[in-house]
Amino acid sequence: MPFINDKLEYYAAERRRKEMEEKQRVPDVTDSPADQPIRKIQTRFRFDVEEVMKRLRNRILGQEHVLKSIENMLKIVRADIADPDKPLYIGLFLGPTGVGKTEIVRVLAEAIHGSRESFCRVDMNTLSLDHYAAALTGAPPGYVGSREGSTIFDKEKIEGSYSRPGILLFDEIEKASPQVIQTLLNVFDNGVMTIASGEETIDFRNTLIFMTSNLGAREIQSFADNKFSFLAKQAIHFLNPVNWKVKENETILDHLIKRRLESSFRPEFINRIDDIITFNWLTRQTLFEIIDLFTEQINRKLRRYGCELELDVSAKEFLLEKGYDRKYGARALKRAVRKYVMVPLAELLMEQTAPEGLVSYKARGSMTGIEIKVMYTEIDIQTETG
Ligand SMILES: Nc1ncnc2c1ncn2[C@@H]1O[C@H](COP(=O)(O)OP(=O)(O)OP(=O)(O)O)[C@@H](O)[C@H]1O
Repeated sequence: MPFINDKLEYYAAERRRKEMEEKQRVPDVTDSPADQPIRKIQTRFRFDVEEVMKRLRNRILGQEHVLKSIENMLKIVRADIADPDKPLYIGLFLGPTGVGKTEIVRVLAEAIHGSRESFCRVDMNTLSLDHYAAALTGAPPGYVGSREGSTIFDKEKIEGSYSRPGILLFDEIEKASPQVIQTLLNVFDNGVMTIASGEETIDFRNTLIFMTSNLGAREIQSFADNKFSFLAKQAIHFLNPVNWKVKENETILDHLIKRRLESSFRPEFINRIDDIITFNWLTRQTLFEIIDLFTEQINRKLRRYGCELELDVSAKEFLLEKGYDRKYGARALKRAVRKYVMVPLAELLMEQTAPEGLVSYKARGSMTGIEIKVMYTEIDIQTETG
């Protein structure tokens, strides 16, 4: 039956041809996504950008533009497409004291590693002299008075793990000596640092590096204190054609801070920074909301003893009255909370013997201070640790 055999052969050849064609087919760029098989791309990182941002947005107030930059950075890191030969990120936080520059790093460490302390912090104030550069890289062998190969860097916290980035914070970067800055430049360029003993290296290629500085804070302050005379001076400056370099989308303040940076750091240092972000001052409204964060912090401790603290609006207004100082941001407010709430609360806690149930401390403000009243209820509350 040659006819049937021919047909079968023809069909088999046709099937093979179609299979081959299917294999060789270059995906048609016009195919709708619905026609393509769906797969979620997995990178090595195991943190959820949305979750991290939720926590940051709950805990850092009045700095939305900073959070937006952090979100963008986290997306790039999470997608694992950053330059593999450099640190994952290098950011410089500028602005006045007590506005959240360090707090943002603490909350980030908590969101990524589960602890507010899971980052390496280096206070540049302690490295202001050139010979202290040895504290970074470790003293070379035979160096008198120093422990060989011992560095102030915490390798574990800097390197992080395969699925989580390490975090490093340099505080008051403007105080670092030129030699220390040179050491950092090498780290920014190569992503690794060899300890002077030559036996160990620290890898920064899986690290988020943050630097803080108060540079320009005084200028911002005088800008706000004395807008008109400041603007007049700036106007005189800009009227001089030599100074007509400011870009269209650059505000006078940005320009001013940039100039301040340029007078303190070499251009090659500034050029290696991914983000330079100026933090806002905290407004009265933001500080009012931060009081709730402080209260929640106290409550996390109190709940362990079956107690809780509640501040009414009058107490918050009193705290704001005592603790609003733009120059010191939330630091002045924190001091007011300590003095007017935590001290009397601690005294009450020490004095009281409480019956079973929830002990609720209600704080009310007056012209002269805050009065804390104790209320008991029968309801037992869930106690938390931490
Ligand atoms: N924007 C903010 N949102 C919520 N809390 C804040 C904010 N800014 C400051 N705080 C609170 O104030 C405290 C001090 O802030 P932080 O340590 O971030 O200061 P800083 O900006 O780093 O200042 P400094 O330059 O003096 O170190 C923090 O522990 C935090 O509780």
